[in-house]
Amino acid sequence: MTEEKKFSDSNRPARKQAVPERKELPASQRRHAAKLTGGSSTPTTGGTSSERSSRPARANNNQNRSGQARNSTQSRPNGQGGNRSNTSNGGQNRNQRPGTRSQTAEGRPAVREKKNWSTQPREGQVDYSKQKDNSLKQYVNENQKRKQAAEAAKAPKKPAAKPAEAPKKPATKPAAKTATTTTATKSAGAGKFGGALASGNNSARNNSRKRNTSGTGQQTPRRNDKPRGSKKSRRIAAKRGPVVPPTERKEQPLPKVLEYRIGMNVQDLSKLLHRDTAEIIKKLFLLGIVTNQNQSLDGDTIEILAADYGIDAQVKEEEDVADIDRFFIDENIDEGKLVSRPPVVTIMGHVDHGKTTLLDYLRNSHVTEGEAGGITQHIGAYQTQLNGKTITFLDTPGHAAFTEMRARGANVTDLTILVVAADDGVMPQTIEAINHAKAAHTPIIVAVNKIDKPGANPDEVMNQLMAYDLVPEQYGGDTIFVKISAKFGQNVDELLEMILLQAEVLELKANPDMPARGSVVEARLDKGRGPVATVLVQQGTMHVGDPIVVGNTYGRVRTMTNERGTELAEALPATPVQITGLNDVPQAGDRFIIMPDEKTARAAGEERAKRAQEAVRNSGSVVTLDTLFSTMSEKAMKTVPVIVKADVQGSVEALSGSLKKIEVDGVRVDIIHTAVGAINESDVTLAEASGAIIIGFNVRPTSLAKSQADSEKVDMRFYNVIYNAIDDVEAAMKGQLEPVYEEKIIGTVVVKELFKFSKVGIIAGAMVEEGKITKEAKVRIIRDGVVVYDGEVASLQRGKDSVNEVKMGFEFGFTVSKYNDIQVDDTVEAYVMEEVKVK
Ligand SMILES: Nc1nc2c(ncn2[C@@H]2O[C@H](COP(=O)(O)OP(=O)(O)OP(=O)(O)O)[C@@H](O)[C@H]2O)c(=O)[nH]1
Repeated sequence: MTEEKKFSDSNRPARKQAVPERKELPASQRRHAAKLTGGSSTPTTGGTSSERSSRPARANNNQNRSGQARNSTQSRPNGQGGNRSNTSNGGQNRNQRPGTRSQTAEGRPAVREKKNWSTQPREGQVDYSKQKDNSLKQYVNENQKRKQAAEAAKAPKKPAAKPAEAPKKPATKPAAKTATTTTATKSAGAGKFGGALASGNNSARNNSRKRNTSGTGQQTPRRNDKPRGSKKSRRIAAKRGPVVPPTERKEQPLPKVLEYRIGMNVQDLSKLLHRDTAEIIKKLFLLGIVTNQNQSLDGDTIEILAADYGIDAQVKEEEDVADIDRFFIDENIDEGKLVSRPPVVTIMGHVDHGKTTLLDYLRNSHVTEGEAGGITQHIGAYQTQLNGKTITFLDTPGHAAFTEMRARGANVTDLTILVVAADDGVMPQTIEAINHAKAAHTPIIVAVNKIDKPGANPDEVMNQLMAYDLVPEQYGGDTIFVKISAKFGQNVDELLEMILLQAEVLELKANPDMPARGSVVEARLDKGRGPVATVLVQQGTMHVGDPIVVGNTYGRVRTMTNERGTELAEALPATPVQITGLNDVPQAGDRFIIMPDEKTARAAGEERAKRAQEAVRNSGSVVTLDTLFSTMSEKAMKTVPVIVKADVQGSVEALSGSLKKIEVDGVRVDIIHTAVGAINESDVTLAEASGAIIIGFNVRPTSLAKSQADSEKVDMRFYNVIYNAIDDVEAAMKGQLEPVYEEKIIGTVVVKELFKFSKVGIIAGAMVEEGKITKEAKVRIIRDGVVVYDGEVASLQRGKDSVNEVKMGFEFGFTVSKYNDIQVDDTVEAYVMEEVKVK
């Protein structure tokens, strides 16, 4: 106690001195601490922080651990944390981390001791401890100032890199060196917090990265540096090569005007607007239009979108490649390049009035020099010469069945020669020819033929024709009449002269300096040469090799010949030529045009074929869901759809014309498609879609078409005599008529008594007075001579048995469907409806 009292006095040793003793560590910990500090295991007991920092063991430690000095406070004037720049340069050897361990060894909390460790500023650093305001803020300001000073020192060196007189290299190198030094200093820990703050090097990740790039620049293999992923994925990655970062899409400005086509989709618009499809879809969604990137948009939607983007929208006018008719408008022809061309003449007239005789005479007597003696071919047109001038004749057939083709021929002609036999006069087809010529606004020259014949009366012909506004010049009119004998060539030259004279009056001109265009005169399928067409060039010049669109087909002009088989390289306006190289057989009267390239020709031809097919399908004659209702509702009119295929165009026209004339009790033939050539799959498909019969004249189906027709049950008929075809179709039409039913009374029954049943109602007990009654029969209930009900038998029974038939003289019971008011003494007429054959 005494001792205690002693110590409690002022003599008592200071508490401070007593602390180390209280905190003295066990021996094992002391040894460990000594190991950490690398010095003596003697416990440090007190002493100032400056003394401790100058301790040899600690000094050595700091030197060896260059940069591990989290605890080294040398560069920490304020004693707030370690010099992280050092940390950044060294590894993290746990065993050598002095922080807590050394503190433990000293028995003092580390933070308190560290405060006093590094108060000594480094070389070149400001000793903030001696400054009035040693706050962090001040440090930052100071540091910034120093940075600025360093940059300012660097700045003047830059111009030195390009002195006019100094060599470039030496001037540049020092500058570069300075820059490197600055960077190195920074990363090495310049500044109060070293480079650690600047480089963000206060994370374990960055530390490890730094370690890997130690002085040598070599990567030190470490546990975590193992290649990632499976072997396979690494192999794939190696093959794929370095990952190329996706190129950023450059934001392009919106167009000033959005030129669009109706039916464009979001994808198309995104290209025009330089915007993502997702953005456009979102925009449309916000505008209340739900769409996807492939859905076609209408004009309004596109305009709304454009308005939302703040730009104008305009429908793009695109030329219709399939529309070849626009090339036939006279406005498209350069008038400055027009030159005279030969007249195109059509010879028309009644049967046997001498058209062919006249044409034959012209063909054989007026041929071009050099071609005389050549074998003439029928190509539907030819040219003849008179006094060096050329006349083109269209050799169109004159039979009534060819009316349509003749009408088309008249449209391409400049002049019509109306042949009228002087011994026969004006006949029906003479009048028809006049009407066609007038409809085509074609001048008529009348050739009164067969004047050599004994009974010929040309004046009578002239008189007759005046009734049709064909008034001879000698009677004050303006129609040229030439009296000829085609058989003997009498006045034929005079006729030709008149033609040339009339052509001069008409001032027929064309531009040969443009791609050719014209019309088909005749076409057929040649076994060896494929589709062959005689075309008349109306404008421009046609060359061999030209890409061509004809009607609904296309091709390239492979060969070009005239009526004498002479191969031509080019054909000028008003020249008829036979061409090959088409993909399909066109129709007489189809227009053709030469295209700039085969691709365009193909596109136009295919599009035209597609549209033609669609037109056929959409036409009222084809039975579709749309037309079915109207056809059914219009029961009075029925049609028999027919497809006509023949070997030559002439047969097609003849057969079609004859079939159209058939009419059986309101049923008529509807020709939905005609073409030259074998029956193909397309014909069968069309027949199946429209329920048509296919009539092949001198043609057969292809093997594929035949098997398709068999499986689709399409009716195909083949003929080589036109009349047989017509008879068969007529018979088929009679079979197609709505069957006619006639009422036939099969028996008479008288009701004798009634039996009432709650479940079945009234059952009439009756007797068959005449004939019979059957379960399928219809019944007419007659009361006092008046029909009170007409219906069907519901049940028929004898006794309790249900029967199908009850004959005369038998009693039976029966009920009438939907009728419960039958009465005793009612007479019941039993009858059936029987089909009657059309005669
Ligand atoms: N005497 C005489 N007979 C002629 C003359 N022209 C034609 N014929 C005869 O008349 C008949 C019919 O002549 P075509 O030339 O075949 O008559 P078409 O108008 O061509 O007849 P289709 O081709 O059937 O329309 C033939 O026998 C010819 O020989 C003529 O000027 N004088």
